[in-house]
Amino acid sequence: MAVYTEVNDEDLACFVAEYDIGGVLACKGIAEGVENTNYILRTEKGAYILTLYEKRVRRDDLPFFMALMEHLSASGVTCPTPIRRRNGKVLGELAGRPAALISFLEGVWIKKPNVEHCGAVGRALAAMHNATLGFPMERPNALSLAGWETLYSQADGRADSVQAGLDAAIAEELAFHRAHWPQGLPTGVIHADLFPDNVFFLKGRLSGLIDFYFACTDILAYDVAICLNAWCFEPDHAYNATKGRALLAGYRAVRPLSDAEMAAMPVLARGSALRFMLTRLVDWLNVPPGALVKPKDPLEYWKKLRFHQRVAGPAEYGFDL
Ligand SMILES: Nc1ncnc2c1ncn2[C@@H]1O[C@H](COP(=O)(O)OP(=O)(O)OP(=O)(O)O)[C@@H](O)[C@H]1O
Ligand SMILES: N[C@@H](CCO)C(=O)O
Repeated sequence: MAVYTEVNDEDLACFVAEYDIGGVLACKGIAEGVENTNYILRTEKGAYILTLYEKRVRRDDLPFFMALMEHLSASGVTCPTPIRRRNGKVLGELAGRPAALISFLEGVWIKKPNVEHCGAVGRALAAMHNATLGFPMERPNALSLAGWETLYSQADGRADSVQAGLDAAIAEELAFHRAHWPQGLPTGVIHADLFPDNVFFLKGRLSGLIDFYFACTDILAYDVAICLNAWCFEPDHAYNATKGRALLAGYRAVRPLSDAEMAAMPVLARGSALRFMLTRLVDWLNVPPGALVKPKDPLEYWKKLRFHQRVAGPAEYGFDL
């Protein structure tokens, strides 16, 4: 459970008084997520998500995330939108952390996505990319190539304690990406973490996207590769080509992918697998004492990476070329 920071009743009441949302009825920690502290807050006027931003979110980046959610909501993408305080601002401070209230989105995330879910997420991702074209702000991706090197150094030579030989294998993989990371592909604002737990469905239909706290400016097709990894592998780590085809077809029905973007998919998928393997590895090696959080398995992403290493071209993903 991701509750890194506890909030006492008095501080909460003061925080909520800054908004025009009535008094607090209930506030409960949310047993999901690994990045930030989240509570579901019920007040006399409705339900909200109260988020306290933890270590990996830089304070300077928060205005970007808030403005992005507002822009997407206004452009017809169903996603949470920040609630404004009486002073017109969206960010405050609670228990020593930057904190915000965002609107509550109905729906549940799907633990075992099927082919239809993959198609729906492809369409929603492309719609999000199209909607961000007019968004004026930029945020470089702190978790691209240079960021992977930093993460690797944070693992501090301890990757071998997770799997023998992993340290050297990661170093080789980083060298591969330094030499082969694609240049010149279309860029824009990407979600960068559109995993099943960040996509809600209601009555069988996709009802919204959440968790924009990794959103950044990067290669649009990289976001597709992130989804390919997150949605199209089975629990036994086998790639499911039918799901991959559905995800790609859904995406391309809304935003076409060029030949260059398609050709880059294996290296983008490989890079995406490395990125999530590394953040998981660092978390795995550094669980904060007393935190109610279950770290995610870095080796799941290492296995996906190994799959992409063997892929010669996009046809091997089962895509319709
Ligand atoms: N706007 C929202 N409406 C409804 N529920 C939400 C909303 N935002 C977050 N949640 C709930 O809180 C959980 C955690 O939120 P979120 O994914 O943003 O946290 P996180 O710590 O950033 O997680 P992650 O590990 O995915 O980065 C979600 O799975 C969902 O149950
Ligand atoms: N979606 C990420 C966690 C949040 O960054 C993962 O599964 O590793």
